Amino acid sequence: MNALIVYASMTGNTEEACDVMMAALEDLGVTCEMESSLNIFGEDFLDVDICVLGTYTYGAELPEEIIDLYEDLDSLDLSQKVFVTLGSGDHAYEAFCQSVDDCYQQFIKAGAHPAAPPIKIELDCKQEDISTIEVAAASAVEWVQSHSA
Ligand SMILES: Cc1cc2nc3c(=O)[nH]c(=O)nc-3n(C[C@H](O)[C@H](O)[C@H](O)COP(=O)(O)O)c2cc1C
Repeated sequence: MNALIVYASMTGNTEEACDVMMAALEDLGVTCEMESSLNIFGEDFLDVDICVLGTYTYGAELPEEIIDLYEDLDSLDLSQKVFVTLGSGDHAYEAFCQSVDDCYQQFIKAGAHPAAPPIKIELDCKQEDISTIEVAAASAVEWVQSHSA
């Protein structure tokens, strides 16, 4: 079983959350690759069982680093895939972690199955965020196990 973990992170909080996700998946025996969104095309998700996309939020628009990837998903059929979206934000802003929600909806449109609701983290990862990520990782693995031939 394998996973691709893609992240866009300006100050490191989302990247840290993705590191936590990678560790959780690896503990469950999943082979993981983690990459900046700038090095990935949407098609790369076709090669894996579990798709993870982490993004920060700066305002209502998606971060520029994930727009191409986001648009790639428009033309993909990810109906055999399970996914998680996660990211860091700040409740001081109006649209808390909106980009995490936007990416979640984009995976849904591509037909992918959510392992968990969008994971929204207030700034840096706390213990409860780590637990949420671990639960999502376990749920993704269970989905793949129950859908493999
Ligand atoms: C200019 C600016 C705009 C921001 N806008 C939002 C926002 O609309 N919603 C939100 O939840 N957080 C917002 N934030 C907070 C960041 O998402 C937060 O600092 C987050 O931890 C950054 O993640 P990163 O460390 O992965 O880059 C904003 C931060 C800055 C500096």
